[in-house]
Amino acid sequence: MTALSLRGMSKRFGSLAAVDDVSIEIPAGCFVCLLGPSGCGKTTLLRLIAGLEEPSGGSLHAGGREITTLASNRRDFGMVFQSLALFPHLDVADNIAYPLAIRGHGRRARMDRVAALLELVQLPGLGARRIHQLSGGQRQRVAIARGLAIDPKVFLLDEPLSALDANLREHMQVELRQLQQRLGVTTLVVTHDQKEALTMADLVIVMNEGKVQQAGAPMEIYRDPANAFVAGFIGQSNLLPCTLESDGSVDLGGTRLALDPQDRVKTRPGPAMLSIRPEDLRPDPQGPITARVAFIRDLGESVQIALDFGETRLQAVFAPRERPAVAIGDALRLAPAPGGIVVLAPPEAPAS
Ligand SMILES: Nc1ncnc2c1ncn2[C@@H]1O[C@H](COP(=O)(O)OP(=O)(O)OP(=O)(O)O)[C@@H](O)[C@H]1O
Repeated sequence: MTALSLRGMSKRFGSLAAVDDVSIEIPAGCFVCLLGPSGCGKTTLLRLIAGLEEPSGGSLHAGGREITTLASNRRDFGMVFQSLALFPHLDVADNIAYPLAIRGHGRRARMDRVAALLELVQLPGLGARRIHQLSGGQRQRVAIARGLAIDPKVFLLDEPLSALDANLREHMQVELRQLQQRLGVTTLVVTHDQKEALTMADLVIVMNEGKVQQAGAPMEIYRDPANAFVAGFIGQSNLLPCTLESDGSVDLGGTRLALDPQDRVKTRPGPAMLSIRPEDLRPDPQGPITARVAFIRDLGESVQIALDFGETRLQAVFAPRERPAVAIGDALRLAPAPGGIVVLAPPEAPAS
């Protein structure tokens, strides 16, 4: 079942298309991450869904009903803002109960719901605290509880974890994901952190310059990027200009690579971009790629080796067991793992 359906949605600010003709279907119960660099239109898209921005074009449907012009407070969507927007003059319980109070729920019903929500976000007994008496992670939980207070059909969160330090952030990613799975609520989270998106989401929507570049399951996006932007933005990737020959091989500035049947070719013969992940470069004495070791980073659980290959810097990563016996300045021969190569159309030249 589709929870949300966006059809050709756009939002212009003057001459800027912040969201440009976005069409997506979001299945019910799905955890979606809107991912992209700063300014790509993630927040604007979330605000369009929330009804906090008026679209310049397109339509929005929820549960089969058109809601393009429905007022924000009548959409039954929960929202957590980047700033959290908690009220310092109210205690935790009244913060969480606020959406219920403005909808006219009685005090008894509000307090019962608050007690259940405090249990849900693992803050039992903290209802009487003021916001300034809470840690960063606890504030985050209060904001999440408030967003869930009305039992929303759709839960929208804008960079909810961005203010937290790395450890707490990872902990809260897992907690938020588990909470969402338990409730089964359709959830959209804006993030610019690709690791966060890959960890939490069922569906990742990668945006750039107001447009959806690719929408898919995290591993599909990682393994099978639709274009050079997605390959470069998601995870680490070696992106090398190349020529796709009509016989199906690839010329890398004089180095010829035969492709494996599992490799993916997404463009026509001619100038192209080859993408290969660092973990898909294997040491191989017969390998077609010869590169010079420029830097070695021993991280314990893995070894990262940067190599100079013509004008390009390649990144390779090996398990300690597979570490090639090389030192800086040595030549190392490498072969791509079967299925590790994606040949993509070259990035478009920027419009002048
Ligand atoms: N109210 C507004 N008036 C004019 N321009 C705006 C407005 N809101 C957003 N923009 C512009 O629209 C573009 C998209 O902004 P948006 O906040 O959606 O990006 P974002 O991907 O969420 O970025 P970030 O990760 O930095 O929050 C940006 O160029 C921004 O400057």
